[in-house]
Amino acid sequence: MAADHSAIPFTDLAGVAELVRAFPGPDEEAMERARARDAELTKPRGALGRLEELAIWTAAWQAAHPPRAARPLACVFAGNHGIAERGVSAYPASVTGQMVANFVEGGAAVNQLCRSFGAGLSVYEMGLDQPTADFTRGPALEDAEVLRAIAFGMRAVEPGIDILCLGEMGIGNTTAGSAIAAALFGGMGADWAGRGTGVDDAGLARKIAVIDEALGFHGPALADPLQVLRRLGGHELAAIVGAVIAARMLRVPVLLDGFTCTAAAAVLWKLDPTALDHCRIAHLSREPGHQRLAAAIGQRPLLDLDMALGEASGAVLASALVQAAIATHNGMATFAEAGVATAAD
Ligand SMILES: O=C(O)c1ccc[n+]([C@@H]2O[C@H](COP(=O)([O-])O)[C@@H](O)[C@H]2O)c1
Ligand SMILES: Cc1cc2nc[nH]c2cc1C
Repeated sequence: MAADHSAIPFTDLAGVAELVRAFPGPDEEAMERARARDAELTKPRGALGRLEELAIWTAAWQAAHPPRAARPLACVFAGNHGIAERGVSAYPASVTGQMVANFVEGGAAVNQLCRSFGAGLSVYEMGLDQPTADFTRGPALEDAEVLRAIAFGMRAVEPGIDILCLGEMGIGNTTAGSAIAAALFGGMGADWAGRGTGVDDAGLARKIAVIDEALGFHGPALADPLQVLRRLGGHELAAIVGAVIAARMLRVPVLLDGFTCTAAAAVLWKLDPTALDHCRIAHLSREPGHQRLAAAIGQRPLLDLDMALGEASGAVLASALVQAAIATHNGMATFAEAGVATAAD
């Protein structure tokens, strides 16, 4: 586990909201220097497409030029969900702990991707024997639990890393993610639920019913985004929120993994629509609600590979794109250096 390097600057959920509203913006000077260099590099204007934007974005949120990508870190938070008992997943809740063991042994997809792209991997098991409460009958988490999980996620962000890749593991958490998305952006279970780990039609119908039940039960309390996180979320989803917060404060750009991870982070967007400007959605999940969720927070995912795995796999893949963006930005010759003629205009 990462050292406790920082005091946690809140004591209640109102304090979390205050922290988010006081987030630092992008570093204008680093962003300008990156834009200026990008315009000088030996390529037709804009020819590196979204890689150019990624390099400029990285500089802006690292508050540094040249931007760096040598030290990506993936953090995977794992938690269990009471609603898993309602038949909303294709797998039993015991798989959460079994997959954590697989991450630790190095046998999961994310381990191979981290090895391929030189990313570190930290896996955090968040009280797997204490699942959240069934959110159709009460809040998933108590106040103290959600605060503890947010603080836990904040501490996971090691200062000095260049890119943070966030992911989760938690059987049942696409139902939680769909419920969060519906509470934040409107609609019902049928608008947001997908097959997750592969439920059949009956399982999908159960997911939709569970989400609709929860929306009815919690009602107007869901007007507060942090109550959405507490009432419908989970330990690992609150930790993701904490990690996004700490990354902003430590000036570390973030790659959000798929649907569930984006749903957790969207809580912050709902508090302040600039709160996720230091984050990019790494890939468009096969989960059908992800497209709608990405559009709701004004983002276009970097990759679209029909993946639906979670565990930060898409985020680590996208970290390779950031590395490519920064290698070209930092390493290419300018027109002047290479003696290449510039455009005629
Ligand atoms: O985030 C996604 O896009 C995503 C889509 C489908 C499945 N998952 C992963 O599968 C688990 C949740 O699926 P489920 O069916 O149990 O709700 C959890 O461990 C997630 O990491 C994740
Ligand atoms: C096997 C398995 C691996 C996962 N990795 C992330 N979520 C997962 C869910 C399942 C079921």
